[in-house]
Amino acid sequence: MKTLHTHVLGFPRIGARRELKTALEAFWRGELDEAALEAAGAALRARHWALQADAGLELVTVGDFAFYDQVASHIQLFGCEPARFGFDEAATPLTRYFAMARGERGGHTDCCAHPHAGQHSGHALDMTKWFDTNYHYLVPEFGPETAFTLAGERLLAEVAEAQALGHRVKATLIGPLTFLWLGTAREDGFDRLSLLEKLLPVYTTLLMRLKAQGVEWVQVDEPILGLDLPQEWRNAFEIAYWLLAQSGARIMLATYFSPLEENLGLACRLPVAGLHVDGVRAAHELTSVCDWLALPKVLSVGIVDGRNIWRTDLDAAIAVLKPLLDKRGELWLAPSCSLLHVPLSLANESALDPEVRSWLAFATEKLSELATLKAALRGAAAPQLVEARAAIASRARSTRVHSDAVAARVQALPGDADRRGAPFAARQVVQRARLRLPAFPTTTIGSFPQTAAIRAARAAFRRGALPLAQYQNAMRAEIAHAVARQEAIGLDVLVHGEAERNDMVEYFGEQLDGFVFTQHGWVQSYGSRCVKPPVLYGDVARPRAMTVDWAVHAQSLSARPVKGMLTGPVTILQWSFVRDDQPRALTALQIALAMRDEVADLQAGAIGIIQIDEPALREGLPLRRARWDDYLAWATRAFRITAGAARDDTQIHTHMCYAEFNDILPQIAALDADVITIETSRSDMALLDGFGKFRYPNEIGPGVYDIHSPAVPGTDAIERLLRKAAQVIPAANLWVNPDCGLKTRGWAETEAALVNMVAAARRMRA
Ligand SMILES: Nc1nc2c(c(=O)[nH]1)N[C@@H](CNc1ccc(C(=O)N[C@@H](CCC(=O)N[C@@H](CCC(=O)N[C@@H](CCC(=O)O)C(=O)O)C(=O)O)C(=O)O)cc1)CN2
Ligand code: MET
Ligand SMILES: [Zn+2]
Repeated sequence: MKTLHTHVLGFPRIGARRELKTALEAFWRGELDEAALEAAGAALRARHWALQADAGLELVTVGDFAFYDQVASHIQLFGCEPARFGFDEAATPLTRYFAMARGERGGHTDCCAHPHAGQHSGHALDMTKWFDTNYHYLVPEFGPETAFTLAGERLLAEVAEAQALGHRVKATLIGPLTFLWLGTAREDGFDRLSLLEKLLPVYTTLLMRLKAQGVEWVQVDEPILGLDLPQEWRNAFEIAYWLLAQSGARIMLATYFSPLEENLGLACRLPVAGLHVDGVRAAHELTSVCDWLALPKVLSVGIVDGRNIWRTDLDAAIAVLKPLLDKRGELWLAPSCSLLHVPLSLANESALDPEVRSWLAFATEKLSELATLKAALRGAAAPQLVEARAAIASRARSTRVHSDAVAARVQALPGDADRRGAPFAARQVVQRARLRLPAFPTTTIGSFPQTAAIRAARAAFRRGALPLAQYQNAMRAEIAHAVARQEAIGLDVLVHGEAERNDMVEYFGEQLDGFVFTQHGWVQSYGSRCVKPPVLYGDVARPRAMTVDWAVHAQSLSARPVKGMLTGPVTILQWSFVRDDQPRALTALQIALAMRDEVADLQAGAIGIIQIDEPALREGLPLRRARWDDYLAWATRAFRITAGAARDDTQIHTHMCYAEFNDILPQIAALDADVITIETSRSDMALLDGFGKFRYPNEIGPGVYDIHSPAVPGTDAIERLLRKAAQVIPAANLWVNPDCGLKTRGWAETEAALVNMVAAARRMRA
């Protein structure tokens, strides 16, 4: 008799109507007490476990819920809150949790997810990308003094909660090595791995407690097994898991996002009861894993894509799974990774194009796919299989996916489409003659505060309560307001402020052919902040200009140059759900061509400076270094094709707000943007050193203040950073700007900060 089980590695927690966001923000405003927030969390967990049980999952997953972030929850679970917070006895766990997440003053409401290090001892934990996703986790801080204790009872309480609801439980934990890997050393030279010895006993105690509480399996996530690991870290796995095995708990070791490659043998050898592998991104490894993973260890196959929203081709999945099942006699079926990265359900997507909708599966629909696969593999009748087959066939033969015009354009693309006319040095001369900017020109990154009034107007427009013309007038008034305030502040290069954009990526997705967008397809980005990634299903084309009217309106209001503002092809690709039926490189190229036309139209509209944001260029880097070159080649080419429509006297800016540029400086230089603005204030300009050493040839605007904090930077502090920057970058190439856009800030602090920024630039000129 063959054994088949279905499970999930994790489930979305924000709620169908973003109930968690609503509750959290009300709590932070002081309108909800702890008990009410806890009740909101419990209600969401109960609902999400019920969905799992209803889909026939024998074990529900407990431990994937978090009020802000699962890594932060582990910091509390293991009692390693950084001492710098100086928490006193009276602080409740929840108060301490949100202090770590948002800073003691609670200002972490950023757009680009970075902290305000060095400002005060209670500043929030650093936030950074979770592997190659758009989810951000809070970075644990480790030092020689770090101690671990089993401090949090929350996980054990949630287990009891699920059991009381009648569920059998699989608990989930981040593994000890991944937890240490994700952290940062408080001081240079400290080796996080040296903490393993202190950490393991706490894991063992926890595993024993979970077992005693009747938890049948514990899923322990070690996604770092898909990275290029230093040898010491690889070695540590054997010792660590040998020790954890002494707990007697049944461990399902979970890997995802990346092939195991040289760690495949190691992962299969570890003394655990089961191994989960990513059957989507590491499909080619399934046969080896099946051979290497000795029975009676359980193999869990992540056969349903947890990172994308397409229906699974169930026939293809069955063809993969059947031989594995025949060989092993037992198989667990799961999504490839936690479903945190996809929206909750299609159920409320009434406005979605019905044909495209039939091609999709969000988290809840993925649960049904698992059930159908299980039934089909057991040889039971699976009527859903028929419907699924029809949807897959409809997508495969749809004429809407392919456009001859787009294909022809890609085909006919000249080899030099990714080249500007003249080299940078020559462009710089004509741009300076045209723009006549002072030294240390001041500018901002694009967005100004997205006020409650702006969002309310857009919500009313969407509801049908505000006619299009009135909505557009309201946005034009917001733009006029932003332009007037920038002139008053004395900025040199203005922006229109992006009032009309719900999100920098969704906004373009809504206007391009080849995309559909959801009404409720929210995915958590960090804390209570969510994005609604557009769905890119077909060939991309631009039916009409998207930003020109707004930009021209803004430019008509000022004699100073107004920057046109676009999102680059790599970021649109990276922050959308994209088609899986052609290489990402080709999809990026199609987006690049559409955005290229927008560059041309802005230029024709007399916009002299155009910024093409690429904050996700770094995030898109493959997790394995061996794949970097290929990615960087097509990604940077896509950017250059977009920018390539610009004349020599049109100044192209780009913006990136995530750190660790040093690995890819040659490729950043190869973008050949005339000006790049980057986030540097948090690192006290240290990030700029790489650009200096590399002799970065073009102009640079290193961010001079952190936009994630409402704190207003002083003129002296800004001037100090500028002087520091001028030591590594030729002063003639320096711009003055904040770290990132200002959409999550309020006007009062924005205005005060920019006034000081302009003052600092004037001092530099003098
Ligand atoms: N896609 C993307 N990824 C990114 C970033 C980014 O800017 N975009 N920045 C980095 C950090 N990530 C971030 C992700 C989200 C937000 C953010 O602020 N999200 C907003 C939603 C933005 C949005 O889509 N707004 C819509 C919908 C707003 C909304 O919720 N409206 C209410 C009604 C509001 C009202 O009546 O006042 C509703 O529909 O219920 C709009 O403005 O139109 C939020 O969660 O609150 C910020 C940073 C990295 N990744
Ligand atoms: N132009 C965008 C803005 O200012 C760039 C944001 S990068 C995440 O908001
Ligand atoms: Zn940014």
